[in-house]
Amino acid sequence: MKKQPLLAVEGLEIVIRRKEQVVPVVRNLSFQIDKGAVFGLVGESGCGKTMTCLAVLNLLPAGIMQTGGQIQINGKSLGSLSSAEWRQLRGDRIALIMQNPMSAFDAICTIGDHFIETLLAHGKTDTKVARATAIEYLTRVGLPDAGLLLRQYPFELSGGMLQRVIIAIALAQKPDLIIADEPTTALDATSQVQILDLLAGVRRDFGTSILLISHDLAVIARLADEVAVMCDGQIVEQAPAGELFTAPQHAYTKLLLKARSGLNLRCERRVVHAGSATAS
Ligand SMILES: Nc1ncnc2c1ncn2[C@@H]1O[C@H](COP(=O)(O)OP(=O)(O)OP(=O)(O)O)[C@@H](O)[C@H]1O
Repeated sequence: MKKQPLLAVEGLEIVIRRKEQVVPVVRNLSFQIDKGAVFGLVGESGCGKTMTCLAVLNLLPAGIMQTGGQIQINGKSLGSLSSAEWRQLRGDRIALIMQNPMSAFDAICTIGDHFIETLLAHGKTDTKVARATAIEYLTRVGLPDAGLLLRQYPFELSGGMLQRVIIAIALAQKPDLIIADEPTTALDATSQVQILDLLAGVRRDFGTSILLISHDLAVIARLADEVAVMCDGQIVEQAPAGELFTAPQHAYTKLLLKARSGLNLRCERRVVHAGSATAS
Protein backbone atom coordinates (compact mmCIF):
# COMPACT_ATOMS: atom_id res chain seq x y z
CA MET A 1 0.00 0.00 0.00
CA LYS A 2 1.33 3.44 -0.93
CA LYS A 3 2.05 5.50 2.20
CA GLN A 4 0.24 8.79 2.57
CA PRO A 5 2.48 11.84 2.20
CA LEU A 6 2.52 14.49 4.91
CA LEU A 7 2.07 17.30 2.39
CA ALA A 8 0.60 16.90 -1.07
CA VAL A 9 0.40 19.84 -3.47
CA GLU A 10 -1.48 19.02 -6.65
CA GLY A 11 -1.85 21.26 -9.70
CA LEU A 12 -1.20 24.52 -7.80
CA GLU A 13 -1.97 27.68 -9.80
CA ILE A 14 -1.19 31.17 -8.45
CA VAL A 15 -1.73 34.48 -10.24
CA ILE A 16 -1.01 38.16 -9.57
CA ARG A 17 -3.65 40.72 -10.50
CA ARG A 18 -2.04 43.90 -11.77
CA LYS A 19 -4.69 46.41 -12.85
CA GLU A 20 -6.30 44.77 -15.90
CA GLN A 21 -3.67 42.07 -16.13
CA VAL A 22 -3.61 38.60 -14.63
CA VAL A 23 -0.05 37.29 -14.49
CA PRO A 24 0.59 33.61 -13.72
CA VAL A 25 3.20 33.15 -11.00
CA VAL A 26 2.93 29.42 -10.32
CA ARG A 27 1.62 27.00 -12.92
CA ASN A 28 0.37 23.43 -12.46
CA LEU A 29 2.81 22.73 -9.65
CA SER A 30 2.68 19.35 -7.90
CA PHE A 31 4.89 17.71 -5.31
CA GLN A 32 4.65 15.59 -2.19
CA ILE A 33 6.65 15.44 1.02
CA ASP A 34 6.78 12.24 3.04
CA LYS A 35 6.86 12.21 6.82
CA GLY A 36 10.39 12.88 8.05
CA ALA A 37 11.69 13.79 4.58
CA VAL A 38 13.48 16.94 3.43
CA PHE A 39 12.17 18.23 0.11
CA GLY A 40 14.25 20.87 -1.65
CA LEU A 41 12.71 23.46 -3.94
CA VAL A 42 15.36 25.29 -5.91
CA GLY A 43 15.23 27.96 -8.59
CA GLU A 44 16.38 31.45 -9.33
CA SER A 45 14.97 34.56 -7.70
CA GLY A 46 11.38 35.34 -8.70
CA CYS A 47 10.48 31.87 -10.02
CA GLY A 48 7.68 31.45 -7.47
CA LYS A 49 9.23 29.52 -4.57
CA THR A 50 8.04 31.85 -1.82
CA MET A 51 4.55 32.16 -3.31
CA THR A 52 4.32 28.36 -3.31
CA CYS A 53 5.08 28.13 0.40
CA LEU A 54 2.83 31.08 1.24
CA ALA A 55 0.01 29.27 -0.59
CA VAL A 56 0.63 26.20 1.59
CA LEU A 57 0.17 28.47 4.62
CA ASN A 58 -2.77 30.39 3.10
CA LEU A 59 -0.73 33.58 3.54
CA LEU A 60 -0.57 34.88 -0.03
CA PRO A 61 -0.26 38.70 -0.07
CA ALA A 62 -3.13 40.90 -1.25
CA GLY A 63 -3.50 40.86 -5.02
CA ILE A 64 -1.96 37.40 -5.33
CA MET A 65 -4.30 34.43 -5.31
CA GLN A 66 -4.49 30.70 -5.69
CA THR A 67 -6.70 30.01 -8.67
CA GLY A 68 -6.34 26.26 -8.87
CA GLY A 69 -5.03 23.10 -7.33
CA GLN A 70 -5.30 21.30 -4.03
CA ILE A 71 -3.14 21.23 -0.93
CA GLN A 72 -3.49 18.39 1.55
CA ILE A 73 -1.90 17.66 4.91
CA ASN A 74 -2.12 14.01 5.94
CA GLY A 75 -4.76 13.50 3.29
CA LYS A 76 -6.95 16.36 4.53
CA SER A 77 -7.66 19.15 2.07
CA LEU A 78 -6.79 22.61 3.39
CA GLY A 79 -9.24 24.27 1.02
CA SER A 80 -12.11 24.22 3.48
CA LEU A 81 -10.38 25.38 6.68
CA SER A 82 -11.85 28.26 8.68
CA SER A 83 -9.64 31.20 9.74
CA ALA A 84 -9.40 29.74 13.25
CA GLU A 85 -8.34 26.35 11.87
CA TRP A 86 -5.69 28.04 9.72
CA ARG A 87 -4.31 29.87 12.75
CA GLN A 88 -4.14 26.59 14.61
CA LEU A 89 -2.46 24.81 11.70
CA ARG A 90 0.21 27.48 11.38
CA GLY A 91 2.56 27.06 14.29
CA ASP A 92 0.99 23.89 15.66
CA ARG A 93 1.47 21.74 12.55
CA ILE A 94 3.42 23.88 10.09
CA ALA A 95 6.17 26.29 11.09
CA LEU A 96 7.73 28.91 8.83
CA ILE A 97 11.37 29.98 8.99
CA MET A 98 12.19 32.91 6.77
CA GLN A 99 15.21 34.53 5.21
CA ASN A 100 15.68 37.53 7.47
CA PRO A 101 15.34 36.39 11.09
CA MET A 102 15.25 39.99 12.43
CA SER A 103 11.99 40.66 10.56
CA ALA A 104 10.26 37.93 12.60
CA PHE A 105 10.78 39.85 15.85
CA ASP A 106 9.28 42.97 17.35
CA ALA A 107 12.24 45.16 18.37
CA ILE A 108 10.63 46.26 21.64
CA CYS A 109 9.89 42.74 22.91
CA THR A 110 12.45 40.46 24.53
CA ILE A 111 13.17 36.98 23.22
CA GLY A 112 11.28 35.69 26.27
CA ASP A 113 8.19 37.78 25.39
CA HIS A 114 8.21 36.35 21.87
CA PHE A 115 8.79 32.78 22.91
CA ILE A 116 6.36 32.67 25.82
CA GLU A 117 3.57 34.56 24.04
CA THR A 118 3.82 32.20 21.08
CA LEU A 119 3.56 29.16 23.35
CA LEU A 120 0.63 30.67 25.26
CA ALA A 121 -1.13 31.44 21.98
CA HIS A 122 -0.72 27.82 20.95
CA GLY A 123 -2.07 26.05 23.97
CA LYS A 124 0.45 26.31 26.82
CA THR A 125 -1.68 27.93 29.49
CA ASP A 126 0.88 28.47 32.22
CA THR A 127 3.64 31.08 31.92
CA LYS A 128 5.94 29.06 34.18
CA VAL A 129 5.59 25.96 31.99
CA ALA A 130 6.03 28.09 28.86
CA ARG A 131 9.23 29.62 30.31
CA ALA A 132 10.64 26.19 31.18
CA THR A 133 9.78 24.96 27.68
CA ALA A 134 11.49 28.02 26.15
CA ILE A 135 14.66 27.33 28.12
CA GLU A 136 14.58 23.65 27.17
CA TYR A 137 14.27 24.33 23.43
CA LEU A 138 16.76 27.23 23.33
CA THR A 139 19.26 24.87 24.93
CA ARG A 140 18.37 22.10 22.49
CA VAL A 141 19.21 24.31 19.50
CA GLY A 142 22.63 24.99 20.99
CA LEU A 143 22.10 28.44 22.53
CA PRO A 144 24.00 28.76 25.80
CA ASP A 145 22.62 30.56 28.86
CA ALA A 146 18.99 30.42 27.76
CA GLY A 147 17.80 32.15 30.94
CA LEU A 148 19.77 35.28 30.07
CA LEU A 149 18.73 35.03 26.42
CA LEU A 150 15.07 35.27 27.37
CA ARG A 151 15.76 38.72 28.86
CA GLN A 152 17.60 39.99 25.80
CA TYR A 153 16.22 42.00 22.87
CA PRO A 154 16.51 40.84 19.24
CA PHE A 155 19.10 43.52 18.37
CA GLU A 156 21.43 42.05 21.00
CA LEU A 157 21.66 38.76 19.09
CA SER A 158 23.43 37.86 15.85
CA GLY A 159 21.47 36.74 12.77
CA GLY A 160 22.56 33.14 13.35
CA MET A 161 21.42 33.26 16.99
CA LEU A 162 18.04 34.75 15.99
CA GLN A 163 17.57 32.02 13.39
CA ARG A 164 18.25 29.45 16.13
CA VAL A 165 15.65 31.15 18.36
CA ILE A 166 13.10 30.95 15.53
CA ILE A 167 13.88 27.26 15.06
CA ALA A 168 13.58 26.71 18.83
CA ILE A 169 10.17 28.47 18.90
CA ALA A 170 9.06 26.33 15.95
CA LEU A 171 10.28 23.07 17.51
CA ALA A 172 8.64 23.78 20.87
CA GLN A 173 5.32 23.48 19.07
CA LYS A 174 6.33 20.11 17.64
CA PRO A 175 5.27 20.85 14.06
CA ASP A 176 4.93 18.06 11.48
CA LEU A 177 6.41 20.31 8.80
CA ILE A 178 8.92 23.15 8.82
CA ILE A 179 8.94 25.40 5.78
CA ALA A 180 12.40 26.93 5.64
CA ASP A 181 12.41 29.69 2.99
CA GLU A 182 16.02 30.70 2.30
CA PRO A 183 16.86 30.09 5.99
CA THR A 184 20.57 30.78 5.55
CA THR A 185 20.66 33.44 2.84
CA ALA A 186 21.06 36.36 5.25
CA LEU A 187 23.73 34.65 7.36
CA ASP A 188 27.51 34.54 7.22
CA ALA A 189 29.16 31.35 5.93
CA THR A 190 29.83 29.81 9.35
CA SER A 191 26.29 30.45 10.60
CA GLN A 192 24.91 29.04 7.33
CA VAL A 193 26.60 25.70 7.92
CA GLN A 194 25.54 25.66 11.59
CA ILE A 195 21.88 26.35 10.76
CA LEU A 196 21.83 23.66 8.05
CA ASP A 197 23.39 21.18 10.49
CA LEU A 198 20.78 22.19 13.05
CA LEU A 199 17.95 21.55 10.57
CA ALA A 200 19.48 18.15 9.74
CA GLY A 201 19.45 17.39 13.48
CA VAL A 202 15.82 18.51 13.74
CA ARG A 203 14.80 16.04 11.08
CA ARG A 204 16.89 13.27 12.63
CA ASP A 205 15.84 13.81 16.26
CA PHE A 206 12.24 14.97 15.86
CA GLY A 207 11.27 13.30 12.57
CA THR A 208 10.05 16.68 11.30
CA SER A 209 9.51 17.01 7.54
CA ILE A 210 11.17 20.02 5.97
CA LEU A 211 10.32 21.96 2.83
CA LEU A 212 13.64 23.66 2.13
CA ILE A 213 13.56 26.54 -0.30
CA SER A 214 16.69 28.06 -1.74
CA HIS A 215 18.20 29.55 -4.86
CA ASP A 216 21.46 27.92 -3.80
CA LEU A 217 22.06 24.34 -4.91
CA ALA A 218 24.76 23.89 -2.28
CA VAL A 219 22.20 24.51 0.49
CA ILE A 220 19.75 22.07 -1.08
CA ALA A 221 22.47 19.46 -1.66
CA ARG A 222 23.40 19.49 2.02
CA LEU A 223 19.96 18.49 3.30
CA ALA A 224 17.39 17.41 0.74
CA ASP A 225 16.37 13.84 -0.05
CA GLU A 226 14.30 14.84 -3.06
CA VAL A 227 14.75 18.01 -5.13
CA ALA A 228 12.42 19.89 -7.46
CA VAL A 229 13.83 22.52 -9.79
CA MET A 230 11.55 25.48 -10.49
CA CYS A 231 11.75 27.79 -13.47
CA ASP A 232 9.17 30.47 -14.29
CA GLY A 233 6.55 29.11 -11.90
CA GLN A 234 6.83 25.47 -12.93
CA ILE A 235 8.72 22.41 -11.78
CA VAL A 236 10.92 21.44 -14.71
CA GLU A 237 12.68 18.50 -13.06
CA GLN A 238 12.30 16.48 -9.90
CA ALA A 239 14.52 13.64 -8.69
CA PRO A 240 16.21 12.18 -5.62
CA ALA A 241 19.03 14.55 -4.64
CA GLY A 242 21.84 12.14 -5.54
CA GLU A 243 20.45 11.65 -9.03
CA LEU A 244 19.70 15.29 -9.68
CA PHE A 245 23.18 16.44 -8.81
CA THR A 246 25.04 13.65 -10.60
CA ALA A 247 22.83 13.20 -13.65
CA PRO A 248 20.64 16.27 -14.24
CA GLN A 249 18.20 15.73 -17.10
CA HIS A 250 16.69 19.12 -17.81
CA ALA A 251 18.65 21.86 -19.51
CA TYR A 252 17.70 24.39 -16.83
CA THR A 253 18.97 22.12 -14.04
CA LYS A 254 22.24 21.79 -15.91
CA LEU A 255 22.43 25.56 -16.15
CA LEU A 256 21.81 25.96 -12.42
CA LEU A 257 24.64 23.53 -11.72
CA LYS A 258 26.87 25.38 -14.13
CA ALA A 259 25.87 28.72 -12.63
CA ARG A 260 27.56 27.64 -9.42
CA SER A 261 30.77 27.62 -11.33
CA GLY A 262 30.25 31.18 -12.50
CA LEU A 263 28.36 31.03 -15.77
CA ASN A 264 25.66 33.55 -16.53
CA LEU A 265 22.43 31.71 -15.77
CA ARG A 266 20.05 34.38 -16.95
CA CYS A 267 21.61 34.71 -20.37
CA GLU A 268 21.75 30.98 -20.93
CA ARG A 269 18.19 30.52 -19.72
CA ARG A 270 17.00 32.51 -22.70
CA VAL A 271 18.65 29.91 -24.89
CA VAL A 272 16.70 27.17 -23.10
CA HIS A 273 13.44 29.07 -23.53
CA ALA A 274 14.21 29.62 -27.16
CA GLY A 275 13.88 25.86 -27.54
CA SER A 276 17.27 24.31 -26.90
CA ALA A 277 16.00 21.72 -24.44
CA THR A 278 19.30 19.91 -24.51
CA ALA A 279 21.52 22.92 -23.86
CA SER A 280 24.06 22.14 -21.17
N1 LIG B 1 3.77 41.21 -2.71
C1 LIG B 1 3.90 41.02 -4.03
N2 LIG B 1 3.14 41.71 -4.90
C2 LIG B 1 3.23 41.52 -6.23
N3 LIG B 1 4.07 40.63 -6.80
C3 LIG B 1 4.85 39.90 -6.00
C4 LIG B 1 4.82 40.06 -4.57
N4 LIG B 1 5.72 39.19 -4.04
C5 LIG B 1 6.29 38.54 -5.08
N5 LIG B 1 5.76 38.95 -6.25
C6 LIG B 1 6.12 38.45 -7.58
O1 LIG B 1 5.77 37.06 -7.62
C7 LIG B 1 6.73 36.35 -8.39
C8 LIG B 1 7.23 35.17 -7.59
O2 LIG B 1 7.90 35.68 -6.43
P1 LIG B 1 8.50 34.74 -5.29
O3 LIG B 1 8.77 35.62 -4.11
O4 LIG B 1 7.61 33.57 -5.09
O5 LIG B 1 9.86 34.26 -5.95
P2 LIG B 1 11.03 33.42 -5.30
O6 LIG B 1 11.31 32.32 -6.24
O7 LIG B 1 10.71 33.06 -3.90
O8 LIG B 1 12.23 34.45 -5.32
P3 LIG B 1 13.23 34.91 -4.17
O9 LIG B 1 14.17 33.78 -4.00
O10 LIG B 1 13.87 36.14 -4.70
O11 LIG B 1 12.39 35.18 -2.95
C9 LIG B 1 7.81 37.34 -8.78
O12 LIG B 1 7.58 37.73 -10.10
C10 LIG B 1 7.61 38.50 -7.84
O13 LIG B 1 7.96 39.71 -8.47
